[in-house]
Amino acid sequence: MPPQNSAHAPPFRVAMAGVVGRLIRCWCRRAVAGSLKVPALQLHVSKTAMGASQKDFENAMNQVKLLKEDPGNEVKLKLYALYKQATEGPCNTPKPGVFDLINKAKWEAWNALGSLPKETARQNYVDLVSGLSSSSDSSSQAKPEADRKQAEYETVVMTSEDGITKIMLNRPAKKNALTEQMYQEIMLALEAASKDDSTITVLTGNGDYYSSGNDLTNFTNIPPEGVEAKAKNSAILLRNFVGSFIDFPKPLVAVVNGPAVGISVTVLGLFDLVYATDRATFHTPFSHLGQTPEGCSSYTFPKIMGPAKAAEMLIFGKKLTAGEAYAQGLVTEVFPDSTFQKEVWTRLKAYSKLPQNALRISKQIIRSQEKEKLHAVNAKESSILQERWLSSECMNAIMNFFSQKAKL
Ligand SMILES: CCCC/C=C/CC(=O)SCCNC(=O)CCNC(=O)[C@H](O)C(C)(C)COP(=O)(O)OP(=O)(O)OC[C@H]1O[C@@H](n2cnc3c(N)ncnc32)[C@H](O)[C@@H]1OP(=O)(O)O
Repeated sequence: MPPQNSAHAPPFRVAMAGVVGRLIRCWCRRAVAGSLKVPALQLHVSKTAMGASQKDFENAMNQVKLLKEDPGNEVKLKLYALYKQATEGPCNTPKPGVFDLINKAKWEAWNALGSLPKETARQNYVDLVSGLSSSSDSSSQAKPEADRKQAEYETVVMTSEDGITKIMLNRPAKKNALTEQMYQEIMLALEAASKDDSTITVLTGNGDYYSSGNDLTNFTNIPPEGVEAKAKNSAILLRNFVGSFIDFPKPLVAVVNGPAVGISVTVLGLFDLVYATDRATFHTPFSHLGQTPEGCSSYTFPKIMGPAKAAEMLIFGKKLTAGEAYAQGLVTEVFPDSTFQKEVWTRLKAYSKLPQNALRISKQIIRSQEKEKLHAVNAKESSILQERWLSSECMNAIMNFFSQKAKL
């Protein structure tokens, strides 16, 4: 790599890379395959097979034109090089000048094949196209797989469209209160979303609430091993749940479609964007429940909104309006409820078209600055809560919630 002495060198390189990319895209449209669309692929190019006929080669050239997704510049250059090698043999033209970017890139790809025999180049071209076609097919078959996975979730709905995977909490009659099953399913859904080919992952709620937080019946369902075991298992669940937000590798967006309570508020500090309807409220009534902050909020909230405002929320349980949450930095943007869904999804669809790897890597750079710290905070908060759940303050608060309901 050339030395980067000039302060302008990196932007220049970025700009030049953009120019090269545009030129190669343009060239590929004209010279190779029309409009190519294939995601990042693992290519297995045979170096030994020699059996491709001229007919196979021509079929492969036609197949390239039918690919559904863009294979990327690197693959397009490889296709070009193999085509030239298969039809003309080793590179036999002078190297283009340094400013002739597109022809230089093509020449280098072709020249890199050295003395590869024409027959091998032809076979490798056929193999490469066949790999692209099967990957393209399998990516277009992703939907049935997603549907199969969906059948495994009972409390969330997971869908993928337009580069966005949406995980929707789906207990509207219970205000999307989070049962133990739901924590598990959200973690599974996040895991699946982290590996799928979407660019952005969204968490939202079905119905009038985003989520009313931890389902308080989680604490009433005591196993035969006793309350200590229950508290211990709940702390492990909590730690794992929050951990999956800390470690989530792609841009994560909360579409807060209504009021949010407890843990559904605290983990917002771990999202990359938080869009809220103006109907949303943000409430962490931990002290009222004899509990303490979780979701890394004891660390993220003072950082986001300053210690005074964080204390008002986390210690004294002040409920924020969407406007207040925006003013305090917890929410990225507030939208009128009447246009919320339309505006948010339009915005997200545009964002999902940005270069996927750049988004993911940028998120990871930001997160890496404090990942260890977040995990340490999560562990501490979970362990403190394990104790709190055994306290009479907490037990009384939960009994009050259910006895008030019973009186109604
Ligand atoms: C692994 C463990 C991690 C633990 C960490 C998390 C900490 C927290 O999340 S603390 C926050 C806990 N949440 C709450 O305290 C909220 C409790 N719920 C309410 O205060 C009200 O239900 C709410 C203000 C959200 C909505 O009030 P309403 O509009 O009046 O609706 P209803 O109360 O009639 O609710 C409808 C239906 O849903 C049930 N519901 C709602 N939220 C919860 C909940 N969090 N837990 C259990 N059940 C909940 C409510 O009881 C009603 O049920 P039915 O009466 O059977 O219809």
